[in-house]
Amino acid sequence: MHKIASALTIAGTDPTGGAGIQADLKVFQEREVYGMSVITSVVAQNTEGVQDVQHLTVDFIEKQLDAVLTDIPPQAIKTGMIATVEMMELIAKKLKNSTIPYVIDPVMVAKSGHSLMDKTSREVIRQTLIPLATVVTPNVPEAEILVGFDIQTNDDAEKAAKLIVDELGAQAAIVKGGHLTGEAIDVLYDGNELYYFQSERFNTKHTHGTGCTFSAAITAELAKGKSVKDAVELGKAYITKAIEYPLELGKGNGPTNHWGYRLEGLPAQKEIVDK
Ligand SMILES: Nc1ncnc2c1ncn2[C@@H]1O[C@H](COP(=O)(O)OP(=O)(O)O)[C@@H](O)[C@H]1O
Ligand SMILES: Cc1ncc(COP(=O)(O)O)c(N)n1
Repeated sequence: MHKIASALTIAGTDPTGGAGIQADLKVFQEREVYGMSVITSVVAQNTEGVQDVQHLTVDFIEKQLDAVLTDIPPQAIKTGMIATVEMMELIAKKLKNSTIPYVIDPVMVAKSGHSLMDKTSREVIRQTLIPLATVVTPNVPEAEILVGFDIQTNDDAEKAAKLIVDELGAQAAIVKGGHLTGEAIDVLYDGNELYYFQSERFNTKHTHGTGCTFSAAITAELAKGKSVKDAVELGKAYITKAIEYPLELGKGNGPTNHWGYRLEGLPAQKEIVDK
């Protein structure tokens, strides 16, 4: 028998495998964490956009959650696409008294422009889920909605990360710079310190699912017991290589490359190889 950390993703699907549940499970597998999933919405989408969405009932989502939580309690949980207020309330109820590290990727709009969260939920997520988060990973448009001001500079991103922690009640927040220009800089505030995670910006259209992949990598490292700062450092390295070495797949915004980091390694790769 082998002991292994497990992680759970609660999110929507992508049948082409670049975003959502499918991307999360690929990351968990790559990072040597046992991956589990609860589906909130089934999404007909591909690299060209979202064609349609079917939400599962809250009752059925609860049954999936109970199936996992009563059998294989995960060492970390992430949520991605949670489209409705009722789904948020259910997840808040389930996680309210939990001590399991919890990563929120507050998915609101797909890169293709299709809304993945209804408008009321954008308000409600602030009150229901954000206060339960170990770390929240908004991109710039999502952070702007959460904090209510424009984000154009690193100073703005710092202010937003601080507000998400100090006023909205998350333990940590990282505002991602994928939607800004210049270097790809993400700003983390963990309640004590600000940290910058920086990489070259690659000129590529293969950015489908970057946010899902990044937050799943953070979740995997938290499941293995890393601190938020160390988990984000790993997550940033993983997503950077996944973007740097794109796969020739899809007619639109293609998926990232989950084997990208194998070409150059990650800070913690040695640990895996040594095991
Ligand atoms: N073109 C790029 N080159 C390098 N890193 C990028 C690029 N686009 C996004 N990133 C990084 O990918 C991660 C996900 O960011 P982002 O694309 O903003 O998320 P989302 O998918 O939620 O919009 C962040 O670490 C960001 O800095
Ligand atoms: C189920 C699901 N979750 C999240 C995203 C966001 O990913 P992106 O912003 O890269 O389109 C997506 N397209 N689909």
